[in-house]
Amino acid sequence: MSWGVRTGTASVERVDGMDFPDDFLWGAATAAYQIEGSPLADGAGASIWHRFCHTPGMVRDGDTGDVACDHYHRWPEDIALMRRLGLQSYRFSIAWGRVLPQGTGAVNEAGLDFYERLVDGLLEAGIAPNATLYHWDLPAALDDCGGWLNRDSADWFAEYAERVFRRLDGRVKMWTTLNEPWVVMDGGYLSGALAPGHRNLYEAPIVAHNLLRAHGKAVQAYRASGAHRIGLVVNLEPKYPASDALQDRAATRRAHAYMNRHFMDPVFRGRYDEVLVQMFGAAWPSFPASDLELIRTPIDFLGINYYTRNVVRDDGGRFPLPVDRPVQPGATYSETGWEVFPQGLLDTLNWVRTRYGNPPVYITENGSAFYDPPVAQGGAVHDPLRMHYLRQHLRVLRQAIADGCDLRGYYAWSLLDNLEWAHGYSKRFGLVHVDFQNQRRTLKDSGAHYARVIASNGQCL
Ligand SMILES: N=[N+]=NCCCCNC(=O)[C@@H]1[C@H]2[C@H](O)[C@@H](O)[C@H](O)[C@@H](CO)[C@@H]12
Repeated sequence: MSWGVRTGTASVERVDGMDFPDDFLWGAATAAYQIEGSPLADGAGASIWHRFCHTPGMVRDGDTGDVACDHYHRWPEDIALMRRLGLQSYRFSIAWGRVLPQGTGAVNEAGLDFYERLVDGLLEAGIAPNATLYHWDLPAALDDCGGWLNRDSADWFAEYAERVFRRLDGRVKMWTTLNEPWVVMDGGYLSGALAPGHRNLYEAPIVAHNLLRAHGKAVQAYRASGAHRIGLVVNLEPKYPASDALQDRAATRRAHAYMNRHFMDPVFRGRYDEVLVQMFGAAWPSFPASDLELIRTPIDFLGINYYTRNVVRDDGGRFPLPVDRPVQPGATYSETGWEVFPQGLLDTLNWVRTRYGNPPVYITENGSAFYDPPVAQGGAVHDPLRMHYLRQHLRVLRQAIADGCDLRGYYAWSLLDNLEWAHGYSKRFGLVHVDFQNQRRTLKDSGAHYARVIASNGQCL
């Protein structure tokens, strides 16, 4: 499906009378290294993000995940916040290094104990746990053995997954193998902006392929013992040509292949996009055909993380991504420089519906970083821009359901202000404000609004 040229913010027709299904799942999401703190506590092994943050110059202001939101200790307080929001589900990630400090071999039972306490606390609060096995924090010990560049990484991941399933499956009934393999590949191995900070055209597709193999092996491990559901979370970003000029449309097709079809095609269609293979050329790795059968092991749902769109202008064919993202007149941009474009979420959902056979979909992340004023007298945080972003994107979901998308739920990113990777603590995505000097949590206006949305099952957006 190719998208026509769109400028400005398209208005989305509200579908009157279209309700969310009664069983639509409303949640919020976080990730271990971004909120937990105590990365080495109780026998945990360091991750590549612990190493990256402690490497001078890698993260803004030298920020680290050493404390973060101190969720490792404050999780009961944070579950109380989730109850106050009325969350029906909570998406979190499990830190591999807490469970297997060296990445393979000896299990750190204290690490599993932490997640067991968290899961039991969620269940007690009537909140369905949704656990992500890998949200970017590879054990540093495995990175010393090549990390995702090593074909053995797929087996390492399956071993880790199996240990976690054994302890938590049944109480956790919704599993995700990987969070955003594209970002792991692009940020960690091409741009170098994210851990482990490589910049290598030949490494990137090898990493992407091993991540997909790891996903497939973990799904197969789950099928051997699991009784519930497992899926994959991808970030999808619709690409629109800056003009109808042939070179802009060609650049858009390359950008679409590189970010969107890169992981979706192998998982759902069992083969890579030819445009992608041509883009990498000599850097494209060889691998046995059986890998593609492993990668396409069927999953139960797809998680889509949606933030923004990308208007693409040809910039002379710099590989792989045309880096020219022309500013859109009249558009709103968040603190991360991402255009607010809710129409892109609708286009993405309909693209997945039509190209990949309408799989069950959850929006597993959607949110925005805008500057938040200090906590006002009386403890309010007024964040109108974030509230508007939330409203606009939730409205789109109604239309997507009306269009026939099998949309099952929505997780706001994020429950808490947290460590925004290389941005440090400078970008706030939370529905709940965190004062990192004293760990005080304050519900923002956007959080209070989201609670009303949940309570009305989306009637009042
Ligand atoms: N250019 N550009 N286009 C946008 C590409 C977005 C890629 N980053 C994400 O999706 C990350 C995802 C991550 O799971 C979470 O851990 C991050 O905190 C959020 C916020 O950054 C998002």
